[in-house]
Amino acid sequence: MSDLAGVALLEDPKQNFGTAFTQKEREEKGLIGLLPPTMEKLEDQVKRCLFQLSKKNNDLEQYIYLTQLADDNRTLFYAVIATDPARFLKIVYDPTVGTACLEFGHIYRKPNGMYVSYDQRGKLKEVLKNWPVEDVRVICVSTGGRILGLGDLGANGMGIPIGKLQLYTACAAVHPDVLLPVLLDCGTDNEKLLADPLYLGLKQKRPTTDDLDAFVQEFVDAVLDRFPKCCIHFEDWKGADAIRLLARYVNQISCYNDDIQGTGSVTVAGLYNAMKIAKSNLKDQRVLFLGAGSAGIGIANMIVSAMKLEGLSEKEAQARISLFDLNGLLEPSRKDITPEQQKYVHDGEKPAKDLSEAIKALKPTVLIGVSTVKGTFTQQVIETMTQLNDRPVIFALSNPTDHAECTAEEAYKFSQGKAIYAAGVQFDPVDLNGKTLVPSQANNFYVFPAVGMAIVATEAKHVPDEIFIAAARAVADQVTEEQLDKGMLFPPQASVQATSHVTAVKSAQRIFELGLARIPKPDSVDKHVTMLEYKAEYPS
Ligand SMILES: NC(=O)C1=CN([C@@H]2O[C@H](COP(=O)(O)OP(=O)(O)OC[C@H]3O[C@@H](n4cnc5c(N)ncnc54)[C@H](O)[C@@H]3O)[C@@H](O)[C@H]2O)C=CC1
Ligand SMILES: CC(=O)C(=O)O
Ligand SMILES: [Mg+2]
Repeated sequence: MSDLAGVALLEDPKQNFGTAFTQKEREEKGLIGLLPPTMEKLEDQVKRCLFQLSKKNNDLEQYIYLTQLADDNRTLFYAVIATDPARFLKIVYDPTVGTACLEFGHIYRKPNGMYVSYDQRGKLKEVLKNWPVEDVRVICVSTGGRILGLGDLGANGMGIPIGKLQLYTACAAVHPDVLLPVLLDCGTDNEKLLADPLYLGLKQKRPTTDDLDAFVQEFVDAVLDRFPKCCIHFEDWKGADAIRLLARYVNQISCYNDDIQGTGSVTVAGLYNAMKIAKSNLKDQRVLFLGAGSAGIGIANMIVSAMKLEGLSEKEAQARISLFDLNGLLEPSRKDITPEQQKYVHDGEKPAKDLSEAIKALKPTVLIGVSTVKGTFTQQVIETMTQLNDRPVIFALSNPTDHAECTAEEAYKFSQGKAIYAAGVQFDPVDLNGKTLVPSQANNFYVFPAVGMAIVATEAKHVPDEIFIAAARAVADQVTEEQLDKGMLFPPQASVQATSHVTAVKSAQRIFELGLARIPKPDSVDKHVTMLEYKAEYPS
């Protein structure tokens, strides 16, 4: 039982049970008179929270309420989310977390993690000592450099590490004590935020790439010093920083980048099932991306890995993928191609500035939007894909909702219901010609919480793409024939906890197979993961 007593106990979100403290606990812990006399169960408290949530006028208000609840009583917070994951994922996470990040300095209540800022460089080991937990196993860290499709939000980006790690627990039951959200505050180039008197981050422009990299190196060293078993999960960095730093660290330390590897994994999972619906094979697809940043490159690389498993050589797989960005098709005459993009630039390709023209020339079967820009999959783009394919695969993955390249309604309407469609957010079903079409949500939340659990359960020393391929397969294989018949590419969100458990076990098994675990393999990986799972319950 807790060492805390009285008001201090009620103010500790990990140990506060509020009205659920028993008479005995109230007497022993000096709580008599500090609580109303009625003693409740967790279920009663959940009912009250759901009632209070029903009175909130909009999703941001619900987000603020739930944030406050997590600060008051952590068990109750996770118990409320567990009542209806499909309803609450979109509140604590994408898309509402996007609105929360835009408003972060205005709605801020408590830090809920660490703010490691550029002006503390040279002292980061000291700074990390201030975190009260000794054995942190995953840090989710962002610079706020590219928050969803909202651009540079600086320290306002802290909503993302907080929300991502809440999903580790809500989806994959990773114990919240071992998770630490970090905002690596290197300033911001967002003038609106710099001028906002309520902005909470460093009020300065971002450093040069070399200075950023030196700061990141100091951060990595400090993390390893303070938390030797910790995995660093990079999230929502500026695309070029994300790609460069993952390449530097992926084989060096325990780390992964969710926008690159997690997004690659969930997209491959969606494609595996799209192939079942289209009655085709991944290795036979031609894939065109709109957007060639961290998500585009991450997905392209993961598709190459998946195509290789179906028998193609690396070169053959790369030849099936093309990228189109702000400056048009990535082709040989372009002078701004980065090394990571180069393998998707093919001899003989001609410049193209118009996406529909590029589609006519390249004849893709799969079109993936990771451009951050709403409306870029125009009627003409969707119609061209539909003229070329019986079942065009169209994934509009940019977040939040009003950044999706096209809505579900547009995809179905302009393809006469033929598109196999997924978006980064959950769009509502669409009625078309007497049929109800159910769009899928291709969002990395199907993968990163489960991989996070696998990392914690195995103490993985590295987190290479092979683990994310195993996770993709695990997610895809959990969609039943019946669900595929309805057009569902992913398992239902209502059962995200069960899905994440299976995905975590398969990912952990792969970590053991690859020899990347820092613990001996248990007799049953499933039981080992189950034993680690956090339960949103009060101790009996
Ligand atoms: N559904 C999911 O699970 C995920 C979705 N995403 C989304 O993907 C988007 C991109 O993320 P990153 O690749 O990390 O960003 P990034 O900034 O690294 O890349 C953006 C790319 O889009 C291109 N672009 C920008 N405007 C364009 C336009 N008008 N037309 C064509 N291309 C354009 C840029 O040239 C760049 O290549 C974001 O909106 C993010 O929310 C990212 C990760 C996961
Ligand atoms: C979902 C996600 O990670 C993103 O949009 O950046
Ligand atoms: Mg992200």
